[in-house]
Amino acid sequence: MAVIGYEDIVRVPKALLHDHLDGGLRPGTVVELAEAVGHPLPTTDPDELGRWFVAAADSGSLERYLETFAHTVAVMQTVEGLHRVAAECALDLAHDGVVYAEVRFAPEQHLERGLSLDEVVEAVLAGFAEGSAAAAAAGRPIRIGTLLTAMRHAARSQEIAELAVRHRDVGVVGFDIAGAEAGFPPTRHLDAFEYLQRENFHFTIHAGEAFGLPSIWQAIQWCGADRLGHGVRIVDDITTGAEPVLGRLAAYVRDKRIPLELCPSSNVQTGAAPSIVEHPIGLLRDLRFRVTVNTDNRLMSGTSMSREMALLVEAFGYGYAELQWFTINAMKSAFIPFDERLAIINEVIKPAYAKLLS
Ligand SMILES: O=c1[nH]cnc2c1ncn2[C@H]1C[C@H](O)[C@@H](CO)O1
Ligand SMILES: [Zn+2]
Repeated sequence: MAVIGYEDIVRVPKALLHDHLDGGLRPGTVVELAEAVGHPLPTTDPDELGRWFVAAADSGSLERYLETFAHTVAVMQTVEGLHRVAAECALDLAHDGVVYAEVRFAPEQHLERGLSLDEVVEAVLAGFAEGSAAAAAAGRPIRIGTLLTAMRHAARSQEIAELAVRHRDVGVVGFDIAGAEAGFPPTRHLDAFEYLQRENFHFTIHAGEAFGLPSIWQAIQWCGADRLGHGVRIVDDITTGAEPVLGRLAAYVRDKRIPLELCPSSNVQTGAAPSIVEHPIGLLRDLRFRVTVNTDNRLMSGTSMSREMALLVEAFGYGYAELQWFTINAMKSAFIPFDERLAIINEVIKPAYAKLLS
């Protein structure tokens, strides 16, 4: 079969579960919003700024990678800023051929200019609605679900979990914790996770990125996470040799079909993986874990959903069959209701791939 080109990948429907709103701004938007609110940037040239984000995030450490968010969060403190960033996010994903996306952000980081938590969420939801409507009008329909993130070093997770549940019928489909992982185990937020379980709500946890198996174990066995944000370090529980041997935790994750939200480029930048070619996604796919492909932070990685897939096509020789498998895995693992997931799989994803695979 002919090698799949970048434009071919843009055309196929894709599903994205792990994308940060404050990690996906257009560089030009950062420049304009920063000027409007008087926030100083390393440079005001959009192309240079785009390169600055990628270079600064290319640090080999999650903590240093996260420092770059100071500039995006600073320009997302007003209703106008939040609305614009969310609308552009929907448009950019749709034009990249993403048909379903879950986009997350941490409302508690957007209160510096006096907005309330509810006002922050409402501004973002309105932005997604506007961007999605514009994308549909341009012939690029996209469905966006919002995840609310609590910062793991802070102490507002219960409040954010309640905020998420309060907006469950108007677009918020899940909850997450993010931020520096080492020293901030998921069990710090056990109350919030137990509350969400009592509410029959969905959540994922950033775990197994900058810290290893104990973090993944806590996320699943103590906190009850539906999915793992990254989870890439599950490979620490797999002994490779002629026949790979799974430890108890890795076997549990695979047996229970717990989705892994893998983010290849982000992992290389933070040092969680040495390179794309050596990224554990190759092994995890071969072992049939429920692997999904994600962007994490498009601005900090200078990437897109199509680019992440193109990198995997190049590194591992994947074809349309593998791309469809990743996409259906993601759609099966989404936090929207089952019938809606099924409709996207059967009416959008499978017909598009059927044409290419026939
Ligand atoms: O990959 C990540 N790991 C941990 N935290 C992250 C990652 N990407 C973004 N974040 C943080 C920084 C953002 O400000 C926050 C909410 O989106 O989540
Ligand atoms: Zn993330």
